[in-house]
Amino acid sequence: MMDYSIRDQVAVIKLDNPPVNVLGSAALTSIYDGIGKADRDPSIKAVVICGKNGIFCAGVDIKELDNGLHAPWIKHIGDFIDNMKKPVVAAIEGFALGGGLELALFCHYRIALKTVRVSLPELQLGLMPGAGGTIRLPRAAGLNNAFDIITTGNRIPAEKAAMMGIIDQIVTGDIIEEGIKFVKSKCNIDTSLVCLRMKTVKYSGDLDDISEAFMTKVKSKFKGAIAPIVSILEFVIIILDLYYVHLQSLSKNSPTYTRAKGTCK
Ligand SMILES: CC/C=C\CC(=O)SCCNC(=O)CCNC(=O)[C@H](O)C(C)(C)COP(=O)(O)OP(=O)(O)OC[C@H]1O[C@@H](n2cnc3c(N)ncnc32)[C@H](O)[C@@H]1OP(=O)(O)O
Repeated sequence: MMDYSIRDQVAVIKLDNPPVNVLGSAALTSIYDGIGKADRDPSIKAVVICGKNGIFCAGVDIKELDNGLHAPWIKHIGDFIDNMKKPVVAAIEGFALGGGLELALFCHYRIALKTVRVSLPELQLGLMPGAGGTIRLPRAAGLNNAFDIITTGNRIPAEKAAMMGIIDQIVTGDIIEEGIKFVKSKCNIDTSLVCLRMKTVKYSGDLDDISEAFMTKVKSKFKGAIAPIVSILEFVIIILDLYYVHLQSLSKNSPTYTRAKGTCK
């Protein structure tokens, strides 16, 4: 499910679940174990996560979702990387979709080939990007871009993703070599400063206006299937509302506050 190798004091964790490196229980366990191993090894200074078969990752294994994925759930990998002092880079080729993009967003950095496409197609599948996509994407790309990506499921080309802040660097050549080179240059950086979860969300305008505008757009797009989409979006909005950061400071009469409180009963 995963190749673990060491190159020049860098651990290279290569997903190997052909044909498209989906994240089932076994793959998630091997990534979790690989990251733990790299973290514990004092000779390792940094980590590259990449994929075999010309693709980073097509997301969570949809077939396993029906039966329930077993621990460690993908989110545990994010929690672990958030606390790592060694820098971790996602070296992306092909696609990073759904849980694959969320895995990349767990990393401190993301580099990609120009041909890469990234997306969060969960909403189109009746799921929500519950493996950190709602938390980390707005922190990387800003609120408006994140809403667009989450609600449309569009595949974003690497250069556009770089302009949004999702990708840190577009590279050419061998993605693993580039990953190693990139992450070695980050070994002296305090990883807490680049951990997406620690960042605040950038947005301009009024949060309630933004939320209402997106809700209106989604309601009109998903004609006839409003209820599930709205309930997912309500939850997304609560998270994007910077629930932990801003809820206390919102006016008690604001629609955002009322919606957030109502859903948290
Ligand atoms: C809390 C929730 C957190 C996360 C949720 C998710 O991650 S949901 C999954 C989101 N990902 C997707 O929707 C991606 C779906 N896949 C694709 O769009 C294409 O497969 C892809 C990656 C662009 C590759 O296309 P290509 O044409 O090269 O291959 P093909 O579509 O024929 O796929 C090859 C086989 O892989 C199977 N497969 C693809 N993605 C998944 C997946 N996410 N889970 C399970 N299986 C997947 C596909 O069914 C093919 O299988 P086969 O038996 O050969 O027909």
